[in-house]
Amino acid sequence: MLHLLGVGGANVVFTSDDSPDHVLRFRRDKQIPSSQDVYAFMTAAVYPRLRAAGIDPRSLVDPQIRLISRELLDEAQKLSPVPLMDTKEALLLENCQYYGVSCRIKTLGSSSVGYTDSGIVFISFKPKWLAHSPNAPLEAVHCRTCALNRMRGRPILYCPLRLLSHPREELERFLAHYDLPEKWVQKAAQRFSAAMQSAHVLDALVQVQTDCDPFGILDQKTEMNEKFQVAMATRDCTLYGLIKGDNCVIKLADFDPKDPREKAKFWKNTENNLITGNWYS
Ligand SMILES: O=P(O)(O)O[C@@H]1[C@@H](OP(=O)(O)O)[C@H](OP(=O)(O)O)[C@H](O)[C@H](OP(=O)(O)O)[C@H]1OP(=O)(O)O
Ligand SMILES: Nc1ncnc2c1ncn2[C@@H]1O[C@H](COP(=O)(O)OP(=O)(O)OP(=O)(O)O)[C@@H](O)[C@H]1O
Repeated sequence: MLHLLGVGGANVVFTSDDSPDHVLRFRRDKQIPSSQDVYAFMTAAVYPRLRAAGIDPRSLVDPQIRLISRELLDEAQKLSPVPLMDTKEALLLENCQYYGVSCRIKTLGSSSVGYTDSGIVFISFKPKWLAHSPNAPLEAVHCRTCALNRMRGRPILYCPLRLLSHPREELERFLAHYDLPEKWVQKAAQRFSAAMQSAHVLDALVQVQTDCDPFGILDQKTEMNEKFQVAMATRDCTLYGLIKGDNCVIKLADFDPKDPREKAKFWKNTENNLITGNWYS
């Protein structure tokens, strides 16, 4: 039996009684690329670059293509609030979330933090742009993510650049926005930052982001090729952490390719608006 876990802009995600350690991720209707394309992009374009940049491969969520029957698709469709792609394939991923019976979860924007009475802490957030935008003014004070949040009038829960330079302090600042008991904030920030650092998660992400997009969306030299798609995917992936006692398991997930033909105009407009509106200053 399936249970609805989450609905995103491009995917609908379920857990199944048969395999609680995994999630099944279906594409929403009218989504191109397919699950098979997403799988190929993750495993052939993104993962090799992150591994070459030194990431611990155990921190990358393990994807598999799962053939699905018409009955399973119908079951998923009945539970889904939005239409699903008519397909014979879905992505099977490790389940990175913890939903214990007494788990309290608070979501702010695209970040969530949960905890149980026994002190298990679950964190999910997007590391976003870990280096300055190559098109930002030289004297930029704010990073791309903070500048965008300022422009949109959204709260700044964490700064990706500070996450890279001062991970424990920035995670403490981030966790303070949630209803986590005070005594667990420091412990969770310490465990999570240690796990991120020992697996070289942020170092590898920032290296791939800068190697794959050295000039920025506004530069004539920038080509809308696979490398650029990898840069944009690694700027929008999700980092999950599950802290139990001294142990912290971290997983990076959600490396969907974005279609530059569809998104280039939006990315260019965003960058121009950030610059002309002085949001970097
Ligand atoms: O533009 P950004 O940086 O806000 O990122 C978008 C995300 O917003 P957020 O992480 O909440 O700030 C946005 O996330 P939400 O839908 O807001 O959860 C999407 O991930 C979007 O990608 P796509 O259009 O679905 O391929 C993301 O668009 P891309 O810019 O990564 O293409
Ligand atoms: N591997 C996973 N383990 C646990 N939960 C997951 C996993 N993948 C996705 N989810 C849950 O499902 C939700 C939607 O999935 P996902 O982020 O993959 O969709 P999306 O369409 O890529 O979203 P976005 O709008 O950010 O692009 C997530 O917010 C998360 O709650």
